[in-house]
Amino acid sequence: MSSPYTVRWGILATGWIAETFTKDLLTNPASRDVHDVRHEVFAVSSSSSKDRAAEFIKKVDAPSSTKAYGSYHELVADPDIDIIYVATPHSHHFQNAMLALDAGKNVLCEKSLTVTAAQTRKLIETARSKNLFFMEAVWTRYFPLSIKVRELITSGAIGNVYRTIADLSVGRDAPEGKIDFPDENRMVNADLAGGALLDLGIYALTWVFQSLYHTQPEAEKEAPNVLAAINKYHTGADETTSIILQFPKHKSHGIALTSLRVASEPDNKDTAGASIRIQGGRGEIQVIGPAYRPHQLRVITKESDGKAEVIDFAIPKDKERDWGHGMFWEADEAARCLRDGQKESKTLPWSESIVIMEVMDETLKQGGVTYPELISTDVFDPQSPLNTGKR
Ligand SMILES: NC(=O)C1=CN([C@@H]2O[C@H](COP(=O)(O)OP(=O)(O)OC[C@H]3O[C@@H](n4cnc5c(N)ncnc54)[C@H](OP(=O)(O)O)[C@@H]3O)[C@@H](O)[C@H]2O)C=CC1
Ligand SMILES: O=C1OC[C@@H](O)[C@H](O)[C@H]1O
Repeated sequence: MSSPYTVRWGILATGWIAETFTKDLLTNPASRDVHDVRHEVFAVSSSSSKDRAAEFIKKVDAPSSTKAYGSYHELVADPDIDIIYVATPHSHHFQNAMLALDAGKNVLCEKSLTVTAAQTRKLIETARSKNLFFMEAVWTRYFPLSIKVRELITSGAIGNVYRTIADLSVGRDAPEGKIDFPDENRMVNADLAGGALLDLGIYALTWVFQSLYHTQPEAEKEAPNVLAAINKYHTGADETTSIILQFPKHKSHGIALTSLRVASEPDNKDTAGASIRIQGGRGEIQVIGPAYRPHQLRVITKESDGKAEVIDFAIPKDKERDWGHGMFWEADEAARCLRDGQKESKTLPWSESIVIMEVMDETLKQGGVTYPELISTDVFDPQSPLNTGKR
């Protein structure tokens, strides 16, 4: 057997998801039965300080040879890095991803990809013109569970799919009209592109798009009509957002729901039932667990006499590290694309990221949510405070 293709990662930012993703990179691929690619955490950068990057390297138990940088500029200039993982708040994604692409680096960028569709289009134009790989890090798409759902749909297991209802809501209602996040927190802070839609609604939309758009033959893919309702929080960010997406040619509807007030899973014990229901003419697929990290499918068809076929999908753990979150599958996808010279992932092509961002743009427009110019401009500025870390 040939040796696995190795990818050297540069981690841009040192927050919560950077830590989770990097720990996944450090797991042994064999623990998820992957043998063709492997990952090296080559360098980590923090806009706060070099010490913070060094602490991060220790915390995730990366090799002591991992480089620590005290700025994003230094990271993207490192000639030995194959790909940059952008793990800053959404407000920063456009400038940070542009910084990396401009330096000639491939990029995996956290969700939501950008604040506006124009920013997404600019990033994709840049990646295309520089012949670089670029991918939105919606990790759920790469789960074996998601692959199975797409197979079930395309094989006709539930007939023609006419409707998908998808909810990701986290239930952080607090007394006196408050939401249980400090106003400065990225979840509700408009300066950091906070709000339910960009942070959580992207997953509800992911399920609508996986089931009603992605599974269509290329020539038949259509951008949906959008009807949205938004309740705004006092910070200006959206706290509850509901979207109806109509795909007219296919006579299908997607209902994407998200809220910081109510919870899709009030007790995290699956008692609320499916947070995603994909409904076809001959049956439905129910997806159990949070929309970003589901763990079970229930397939109910007209022929099954009301009995669900239950399929469980455990997230494999590396026993030596006692870790496995599920983000490694998207990293494996990025690695295979780099190995094969593909500039975009077939599982989440650039065109689809653009249509999804356009739906989010339209939703925010209908709800009257706007974000500051600094974070919504599509003009790249290497010296933007979003790139230099000046806060
Ligand atoms: N895929 C998934 O499951 C998840 C994805 N996410 C996405 O990841 C991104 C980051 O989220 P998360 O890790 O929770 O956020 P954190 O606040 O925990 O971390 C963000 C990091 O970005 C850097 N940063 C740079 N400028 C700022 C600023 N002005 N304010 C705050 N941080 C700044 C900091 O790193 P430094 O100081 O080192 O530069 C900070 O640690 C978001 O886009 C979010 O949507 C989040 C959670 C789960
Ligand atoms: O991407 C995410 O998934 C998990 C959520 O808890 C988090 O807020 C969000 O950013």
